[in-house]
Amino acid sequence: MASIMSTRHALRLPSSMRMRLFSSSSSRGAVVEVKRLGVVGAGQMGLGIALVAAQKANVKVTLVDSSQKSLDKGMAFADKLLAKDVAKARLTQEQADHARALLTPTTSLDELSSADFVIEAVPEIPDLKFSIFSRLAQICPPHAILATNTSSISITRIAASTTQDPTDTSASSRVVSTHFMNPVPIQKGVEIISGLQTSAATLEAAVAFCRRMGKITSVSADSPGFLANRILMPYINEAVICLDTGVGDRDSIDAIMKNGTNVPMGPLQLADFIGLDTCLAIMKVLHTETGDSKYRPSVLLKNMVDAGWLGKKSGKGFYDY
Ligand SMILES: NC(=O)c1ccc[n+]([C@@H]2O[C@H](COP(=O)([O-])OP(=O)(O)OC[C@H]3O[C@@H](n4cnc5c(N)ncnc54)[C@H](O)[C@@H]3O)[C@@H](O)[C@H]2O)c1
Repeated sequence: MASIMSTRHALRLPSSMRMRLFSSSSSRGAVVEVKRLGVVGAGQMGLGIALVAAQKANVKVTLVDSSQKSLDKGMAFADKLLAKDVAKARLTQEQADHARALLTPTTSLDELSSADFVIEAVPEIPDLKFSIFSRLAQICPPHAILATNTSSISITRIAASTTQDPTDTSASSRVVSTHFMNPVPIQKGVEIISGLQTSAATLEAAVAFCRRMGKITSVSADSPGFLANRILMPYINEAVICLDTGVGDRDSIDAIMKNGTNVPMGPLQLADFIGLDTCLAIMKVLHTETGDSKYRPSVLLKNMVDAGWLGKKSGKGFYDY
């Protein structure tokens, strides 16, 4: 289990040194052996995380969602992805059946009482995440690592929500971020972020488990947007401002960035794919937390979210689906 000593040790170091220390792969303390994974939220990220964990890390996965409809949709999507892998000879039917059998969907968070590692992937709403982590701290075993897939919310704040007593770090030292990239079965990168309370052993366990899932880990600091979204979201937001102010039309914006920077899709298509509500939520966090006007969300982005045009998941965004 995470030790308070290791948390304090990490805290005394300047952040640049902490990053270097945490980037090393030396072993410090026992790393939690993950036999049972819990995933909270069966949307596009949670489902992908659950499926890759079953396939690559060969762990039992309890997939929790408050909506039975989302669970049914997620499991149907998992079946579709596995069938596609079998059709393309990336998996045998036996391997696909084995991975599918490792997934157990449920609407009850209490089913995570024997999870060794939990990854939360519910919508980017701070109070929702805080209430889930408060419950996870009560429900999960005292050794369980409690990870969030948040795109932008402070890991320190999420960790703080696990306790009423900030001096008791028994749960908060086990909170960390495993920020998977979308789509999880395809993108190799995962950003690992520690909060102020996160122990070195927790960080190490998170890195080890993500590697077991076949991912390549990067470590970043608990700063608004971390690394990936600090760089990506202002780029997407600027593309929406360019559209809104007539600097270019949708197809010109996407074509020049796609063909000029050798990325698989332009920023507007990528925004649709991520979800415009998620993009807006991240821009709001960057803007509020830094107080820097360069992060102001585009008016058009706000209007599209107000209209319910959230991108691919709602059937309409910058493109129609
Ligand atoms: N979409 C992306 O490209 C992307 C990339 C990286 C990180 N993220 C982050 O991952 C998280 C999830 O994003 P997503 O795109 O998968 O969202 P999503 O809307 O596709 O899925 C969220 C799921 O959470 C479920 N949910 C809501 N409240 C719940 C509760 N109380 N308990 C259990 N389940 C609940 C919903 O029913 C839904 O199925 C967010 O924090 C987001 O910022 C998203």
